Amino acid sequence: MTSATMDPMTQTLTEAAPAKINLYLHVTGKRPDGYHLLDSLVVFAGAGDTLRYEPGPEALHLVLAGRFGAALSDAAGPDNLVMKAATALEAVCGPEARIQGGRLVLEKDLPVASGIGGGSADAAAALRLLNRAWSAQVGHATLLNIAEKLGADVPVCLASQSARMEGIGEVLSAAPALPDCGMVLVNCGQAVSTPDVFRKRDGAFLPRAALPARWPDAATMVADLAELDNSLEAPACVVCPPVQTVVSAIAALPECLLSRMSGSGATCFGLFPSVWSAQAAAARLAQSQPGWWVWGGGLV
Ligand SMILES: C[C@](O)(CO)[C@H](O)COP(=O)(O)OP(=O)(O)OC[C@H]1O[C@@H](n2ccc(N)nc2=O)[C@H](O)[C@@H]1O
Ligand SMILES: Nc1ncnc2c1ncn2[C@@H]1O[C@H](COP(=O)(O)OP(=O)(O)OP(=O)(O)O)[C@@H](O)[C@H]1O
Repeated sequence: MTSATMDPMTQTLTEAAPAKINLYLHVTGKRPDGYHLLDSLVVFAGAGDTLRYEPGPEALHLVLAGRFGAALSDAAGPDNLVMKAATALEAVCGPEARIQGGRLVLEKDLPVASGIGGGSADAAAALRLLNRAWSAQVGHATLLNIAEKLGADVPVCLASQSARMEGIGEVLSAAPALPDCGMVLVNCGQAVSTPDVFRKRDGAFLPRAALPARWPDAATMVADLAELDNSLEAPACVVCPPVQTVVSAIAALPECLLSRMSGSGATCFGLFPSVWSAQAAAARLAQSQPGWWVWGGGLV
């Protein structure tokens, strides 16, 4: 390969934007500004969107593609989290950065407004991608600072590695070492608004969970997770009743170890003893529920 094709200013660059899954999510309190304090174990699945950058002379713009691109077709403008991330990054770049225009192509393969942080993952992917493409060399702390302002889920999506998430999403620490396991993701097709679900939540706050440093196997992890909860699952069922049907359908699949909703919904996940058993279960469910979005595979 010649040095010209290696130049990030001319090269097409691609970044994965993996789905974020909350294995448990405890709302532990509420801040005076209305934001909720959380304790959550976040992992990333093999499912995700893909962001591609094709540098060019035209002003930077976004093109939407993929299965769910049409669901966002009104949102390819400056309000899209990808473009917000690009604008915020440009604002902090030093004079040595080589800011360039061109096309960002978002392959939107995750359902929109679905509790698996698609928009947050896209924003984080845009920060990583353009920081590289523009040779901006903005440090991790500055990227994190931008991420926090873009949304509560964007900081954890920046590294896209499993993490414990606290505060309103900005306090990140190491997750327990995870065992090999498989995951199924299922969405019934109804978009769910995160603020609506937080607003519907009532009842007691849940405590911060006690987690081990590692889980030796999937059965041990599931035994611990079964003692924990997603505080937003009950309010999400009010906003979107099919969530309960989806959780039950996943739980009924062969070898399913645990079934629960992710984030503010409506996507639900199942944990399985292996990637293979998750893929087999997903294929079975996709056949019986052709209207649902179903994915099976492993964690990142
Ligand atoms: C539910 C989670 O997905 C769990 O990972 C996140 O906390 C939500 O992250 P997000 O979608 O990036 O959320 P944001 O876009 O920052 O906030 C959307 C809205 O959700 C509510 N919100 C969000 C995060 C939080 N810790 N407390 C809240 O009350 C607020 O009403 C806020 O206006
Ligand atoms: N690139 C994007 N992808 C998805 N949604 C976006 C994007 N940019 C802006 N949005 C808007 O953000 C809102 C939330 O979308 P997203 O898919 O991130 O929700 P979510 O999966 O519920 O996220 P979370 O789990 O972080 O609450 C949508 O209503 C959508 O219109």
